[in-house]
Amino acid sequence: MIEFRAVTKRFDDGTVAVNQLDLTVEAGIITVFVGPSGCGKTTSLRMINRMVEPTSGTILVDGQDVRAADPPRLRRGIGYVIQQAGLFPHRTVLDNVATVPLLSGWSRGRARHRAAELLELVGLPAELGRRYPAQLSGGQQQRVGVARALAADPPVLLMDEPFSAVDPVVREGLQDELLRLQDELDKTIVFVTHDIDEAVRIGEKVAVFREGGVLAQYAAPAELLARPADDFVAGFVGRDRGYRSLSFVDSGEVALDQVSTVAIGQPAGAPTAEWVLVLDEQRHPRGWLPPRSTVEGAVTEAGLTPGGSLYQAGTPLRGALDAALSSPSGLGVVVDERGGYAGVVTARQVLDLIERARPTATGAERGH
Ligand SMILES: Nc1ncnc2c1ncn2[C@@H]1O[C@H](COP(=O)(O)OP(=O)(O)OP(=O)(O)O)[C@@H](O)[C@H]1O
Repeated sequence: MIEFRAVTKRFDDGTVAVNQLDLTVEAGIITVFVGPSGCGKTTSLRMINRMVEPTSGTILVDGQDVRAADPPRLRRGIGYVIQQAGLFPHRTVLDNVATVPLLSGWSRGRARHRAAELLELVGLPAELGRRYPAQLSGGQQQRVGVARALAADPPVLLMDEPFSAVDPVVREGLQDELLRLQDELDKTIVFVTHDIDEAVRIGEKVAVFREGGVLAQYAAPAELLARPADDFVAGFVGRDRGYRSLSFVDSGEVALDQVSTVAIGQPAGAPTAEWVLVLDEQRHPRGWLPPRSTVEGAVTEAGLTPGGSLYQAGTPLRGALDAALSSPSGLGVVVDERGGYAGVVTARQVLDLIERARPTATGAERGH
């Protein structure tokens, strides 16, 4: 647990970067600091490992005032990952990762063995260990940065915009990877970003900062999207927040409807007034036959109307709504864990579910 108690940072030129910050970062989860540029996120993060000293106030890590700790020793117990990884260019990838264990007095052999394990943990092939950082892609460099920060197995990990220098697809992969790692490791992670989508995707708790280093709201992502504390937070979380908040609404039991289906290679039968869903041998959806389609002989993949996104039962409702909206028939196709056809759902059904899930007094009056 990391506690900020009335922490203020005023730089020598008078800039107040952080203003009376009171915040408790819970142990074992990812907490994100988010906000527009210059609102004091990085300064707050760097005060945790004493790269910046507060002007006033106290920071406690697991109940210990960080001022009582020797800074190099403190930093060895707190992993730190920065934008563009900050790797040492003249050391191999393996030696980059082994740096902190070596500094902590491990033998070279043991430190390298640990480094190799960590490369595997972050999903990098062992042979990359012999390369130099410049010989890796941006995404790979970030993974090395994460591996290096984890090397001494610190309970706390500080990550300052670690994924902002890579393209959106790689970034999403790295976010997934971090969530997977965190599932295994249960570290206390403080993650700084200016990207609200990244914040609500990876944070279990999100602290929104505003200009002048003031904490505007501190809440779980679903709460932030559903109930922004003020206009600043509402503006910052953005216009699609209602839709995006569906990412956090579990579908529970969606009542599925069924449609007519036909398997590839089978005759389509007589034309009907309904959309017909075409499945392959494993019952994976392949596309649609529009109403009144006439197919000579067996159905093939060639003439099908492409389907929309697929919704896996039990995952958040955003996917169900998207499946319905993107489907040419207006029927969102629901699949099971193996991707096999399970049923269909309409946007109307999804919206009804959302309404029912809404925890309001009105809901109670309606007898839900
Ligand atoms: N060494 C310094 N001296 C003077 N002012 C500083 C110093 N470091 C940061 N600041 C100022 O403190 C404020 C907060 O900076 P900080 O880097 O913490 O913001 P941030 O929210 O992390 O921004 P960004 O998203 O742009 O990195 C800014 O106005 C910045 O210019």
